[in-house]
Amino acid sequence: MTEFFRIERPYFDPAASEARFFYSLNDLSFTEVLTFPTVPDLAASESAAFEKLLGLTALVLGVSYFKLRAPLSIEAPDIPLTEAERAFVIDVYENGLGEFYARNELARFGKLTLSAPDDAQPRKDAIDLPERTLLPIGGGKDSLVSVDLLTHTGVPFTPFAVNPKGPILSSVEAIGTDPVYVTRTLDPEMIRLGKEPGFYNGHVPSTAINSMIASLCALLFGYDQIVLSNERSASEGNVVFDGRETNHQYSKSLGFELLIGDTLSNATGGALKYFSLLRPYSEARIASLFTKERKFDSVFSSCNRNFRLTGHDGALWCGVCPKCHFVFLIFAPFMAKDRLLRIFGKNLLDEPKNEHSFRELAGLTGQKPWECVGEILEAAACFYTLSRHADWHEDAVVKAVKADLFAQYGEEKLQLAMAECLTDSHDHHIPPALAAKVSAYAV
Ligand SMILES: CC(=O)N[C@H]1[C@@H](OP(=O)(O)OP(=O)(O)OC[C@H]2O[C@@H](n3ccc(=O)[nH]c3=O)[C@H](O)[C@@H]2O)O[C@H](CO)[C@@H](O)[C@@H]1O[C@H](C)C(=O)N[C@@H](C)C(=O)N[C@@H](CCC(=O)O)C(=O)O
Ligand SMILES: Nc1ncnc2c1ncn2[C@@H]1O[C@H](COP(=O)(O)OP(=O)(O)OP(=O)(O)O)[C@@H](O)[C@H]1O
Repeated sequence: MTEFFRIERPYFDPAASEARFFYSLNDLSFTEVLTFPTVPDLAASESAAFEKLLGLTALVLGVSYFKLRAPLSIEAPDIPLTEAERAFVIDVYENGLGEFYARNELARFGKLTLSAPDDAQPRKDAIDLPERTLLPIGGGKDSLVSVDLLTHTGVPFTPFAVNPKGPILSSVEAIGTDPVYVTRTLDPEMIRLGKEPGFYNGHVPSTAINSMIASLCALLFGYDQIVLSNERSASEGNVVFDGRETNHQYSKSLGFELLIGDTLSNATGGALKYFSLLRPYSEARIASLFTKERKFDSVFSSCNRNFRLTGHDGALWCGVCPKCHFVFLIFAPFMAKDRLLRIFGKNLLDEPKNEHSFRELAGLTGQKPWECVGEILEAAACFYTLSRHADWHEDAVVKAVKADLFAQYGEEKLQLAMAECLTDSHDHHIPPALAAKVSAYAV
């Protein structure tokens, strides 16, 4: 039997504020449900643009079910697509799942087929969206730096999150503005099968998924821009597999931002904007910007262990994962030591058992971890700064890596790398007026 994955036409019930997405994988069927806040204007879901975004959302959310077998054939018989939308969907199923293919050793690049009717009537008329900003909040440093930048440049915004928990809830409470929260219920049978023999499991492009859900909210609740908090370091990949660079954070990359930004804009006749406010910045620069505002210190966390579907165990920072180590490392050059130790509850750079993990982050061994961590050279540059810093140079891990760090990179390269980290890039798609205000504040 030739295996296939079919994405059915999704269904939105405005009275229940609920969207349902239906999938078939060979003889298996799955349903995913999104529950939105009460929709103020039921007509908002009747536009052709909403129908278009709902169809595209069905395609993007499908990756979770597709990955159980990753067949070569994807069918969407009732979801018409333009050529550009087809390219967008293939990008999500190829590059968005790049880590999944690399770790399962599945050769799928360039081999997937997407069968869907042609959309002969691409949208030309802009729909009417008020000038309002939806700001996805991940509970970590990045989106909270965006909060600070928007606040100080006088741009009001509404926090947005999918399945908020732990640090997202506490951060939004500290922001003090009413949020838009969406509940996403994955089909439990998919999660069960993902642990069974005969099925694959692995990473999915969560930012693409959350962004499509945000786009539905933009139309339902009236927002003309979705502002992401994706840093420039997110564009660096992890390993080359099957002839392509694969990237754990692919749907946070600049390339994907452009693709999804165009897709959302075209679907709404140019009404809906999508860009990342933090694209000019390295992770180190974002860490330095975070130090400006203290009110999130005790409520935020960048540790992804908080965001498992089953909830979290209450500890904001696990202290053992690569993401905790990376965030500690990039904060250290910029934040007073006692403040950083209060946030993490301990000194991760003074625990010898963490040395191997820190070496991976700085490119001194192994490969870049499959995690949301910054560039290798950025981590190395932070270590260089710490090796010359009165507060940090005696700490166990800093002392242990210093000789290898200097031998591998050389002092000049490390100095240049730090200067580069602190230089803002012009390769971004922030509207010019906002970009000017933000760069005036973020000195
Ligand atoms: C929280 C987390 O990091 N989870 C990753 C982890 O999954 P785990 O099994 O430990 O727990 P759950 O997240 O609860 O997942 C249970 C199963 O459900 C599958 N699943 C989950 C969400 C979904 O949308 N679709 C699904 O099919 C999942 O595969 C499990 O079988 O390991 C998984 C395998 O590597 C990862 O896929 C989980 O990652 C989540 C989807 C997730 O939301 N991760 C973000 C925190 C994340 O990694 N963000 C990236 C950006 C990625 C991007 O391209 O946008 C980042 O911050 O770098
Ligand atoms: N559950 C969620 N709902 C909506 N948006 C989210 C969610 N989780 C993350 N995001 C958004 O996705 C993007 C990438 O998330 P990421 O985890 O990098 O950001 P963060 O949590 O703000 O910072 P950090 O990298 O320190 O964890 C950000 O714009 C973030 O706001």
